[in-house]
Amino acid sequence: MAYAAKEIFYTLQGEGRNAGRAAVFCRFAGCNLWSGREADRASAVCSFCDTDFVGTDGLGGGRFATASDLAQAIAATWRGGAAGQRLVVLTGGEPLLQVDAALIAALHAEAFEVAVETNGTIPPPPGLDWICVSPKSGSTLAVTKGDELKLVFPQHGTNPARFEAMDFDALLLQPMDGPAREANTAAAVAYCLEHPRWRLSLQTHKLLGIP
Ligand SMILES: C[S@@+](CC[C@H](N)C(=O)[O-])C[C@H]1O[C@@H](n2cnc3c(N)ncnc32)[C@H](O)[C@@H]1O
Ligand SMILES: Nc1nc2[nH]cc(C(=O)O)c2c(=O)[nH]1
Ligand code: SF4
Ligand SMILES: [Mg+2]
Repeated sequence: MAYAAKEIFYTLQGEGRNAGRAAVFCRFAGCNLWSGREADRASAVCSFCDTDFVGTDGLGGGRFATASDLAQAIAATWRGGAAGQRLVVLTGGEPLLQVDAALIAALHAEAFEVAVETNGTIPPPPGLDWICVSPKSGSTLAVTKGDELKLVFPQHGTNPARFEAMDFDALLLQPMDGPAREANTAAAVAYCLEHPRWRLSLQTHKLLGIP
């Protein structure tokens, strides 16, 4: 199968339990919860997205005919040397519209640990090494287990408590970026203080000014 990537870049994972770790990010084009067009944002299921995932015109982006072609492009973007703990984060857009067993196998053959950032509406293929699910109000959650659940907070119509019985190793609140970022951060801090199963996830790459 062919793959469409908006961009492929090397940076530090900014969010979640792997924050601070060097990784190649592969941002797949397209999402099932928003078209990516500003004109559609207000009516989208997910309306707070901070990301441009339309097209294949970003740094390192393009169309890749085979899993091996994409894995090689990702490997060529890694700058941590041969001995490093290679990590790739598959994100988007919604990566699980495109990620399949062939791509995971090709990335493992290039010695990558394979992490995914998903909205949780599409069951993942087997073989992923790290699954981060970030549920969206108004969508149906299909993925109820994984390594971390990272809820953008607050979201109208979503009480974090509903995720506590699911099978995630870590529960994280990430303040919603946008015009109310400061108030959302204060609300997330207050929630974590009162509900210690939840930890704060800051978007540290934005604080640092790195991609
Ligand atoms: C752009 S999404 C791509 C992956 C996938 N579609 C998802 O939503 O999980 C990457 C991460 O950014 C988070 N995110 C998106 N917009 C955000 C915002 N305005 N503030 C905080 N986090 C945001 C998402 O919830 C997700 O955890
Ligand atoms: N540094 C950095 N860390 C990230 N973690 C998740 C991201 C995403 O957009 O999926 C992201 C991103 O865009 N940049
Ligand atoms: S599901 Fe993810 S990529 Fe899609 S619009 Fe929401 S935050 Fe953006
Ligand atoms: Mg991002």
